[in-house]
Amino acid sequence: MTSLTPGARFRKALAAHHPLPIVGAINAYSAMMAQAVGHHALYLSGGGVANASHGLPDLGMTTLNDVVEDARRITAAAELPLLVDIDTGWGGALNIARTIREMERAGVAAVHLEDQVAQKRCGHRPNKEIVSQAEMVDRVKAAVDARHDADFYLVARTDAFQKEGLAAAVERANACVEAGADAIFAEAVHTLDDYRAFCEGVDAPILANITEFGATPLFTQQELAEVGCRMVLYPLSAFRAMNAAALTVYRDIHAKGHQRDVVELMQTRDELYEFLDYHAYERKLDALFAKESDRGE
Ligand SMILES: C[C@](O)(C(=O)O)[C@H](CC(=O)O)C(=O)O
Ligand SMILES: [Mg+2]
Repeated sequence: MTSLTPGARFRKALAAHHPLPIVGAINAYSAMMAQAVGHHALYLSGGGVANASHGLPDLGMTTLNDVVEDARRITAAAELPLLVDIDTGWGGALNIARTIREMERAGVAAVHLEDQVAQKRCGHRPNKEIVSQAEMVDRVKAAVDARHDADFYLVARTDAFQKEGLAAAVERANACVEAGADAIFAEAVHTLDDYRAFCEGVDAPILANITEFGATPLFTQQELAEVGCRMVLYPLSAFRAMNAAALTVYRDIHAKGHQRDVVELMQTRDELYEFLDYHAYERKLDALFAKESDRGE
């Protein structure tokens, strides 16, 4: 246990790792597995909340409540600092302020707030629309002003690269930093040189989103560190792998009438119990019952 606030724990992890890998945890149990294998920071994907918890596409259809509920489940199950995708903040300045307060209350360490229009898209899809730089700066100011814990970490995401190019995106990133953002999420850039330009042109840590099947090649942490990136995000990697495994299992059972050929794909009961610390709970239960029966005799 630690007395540091979630935001302070995020900052500590960032200071200790160059770059800091941040892995997506689609639910509480995934967060526990990521923590158990030694990761230092977790992520809750907005696309993931939409897809996994609601069966919806990543098109701005989920709400603050949807995301904060999933965030709370993760912060209750894992100690690691959690970065949460708050999309566009779900409204104007007052809504953004409420979003930040709710995230802090949920034990979240960090959020990223983006400059797409409310009817947003996945950052790696074509035809994204962004708000003006002035409007994005107002969003950032509203978020900065709302935080209670000065260590709560605010990442401003810009989707400007696709439509306006590198120079405009870097300029926008700098405006966000001036408005108080702690770091910049440079979304859907294409090359290591693009990342280098962000890192050299912006006086704040840069986050690289290394999501699969998108516009950004799967650069390694070493490659990204060499050009100056400070955080590397894997938003949906484990989720995509779980989905592929689950689909294979559903198909096999449907086709064959048994699951014998896919048991190898599965995590065993022992492994599950290990991550959950199941036996400690059972021992506690046994001890409680023992005491009760002692009293009864
Ligand atoms: C990071 C992201 O915002 C997310 O919601 O996880 C997505 C990821 C993805 O769709 O692959 C994004 O990059 O827009
Ligand atoms: Mg998202």
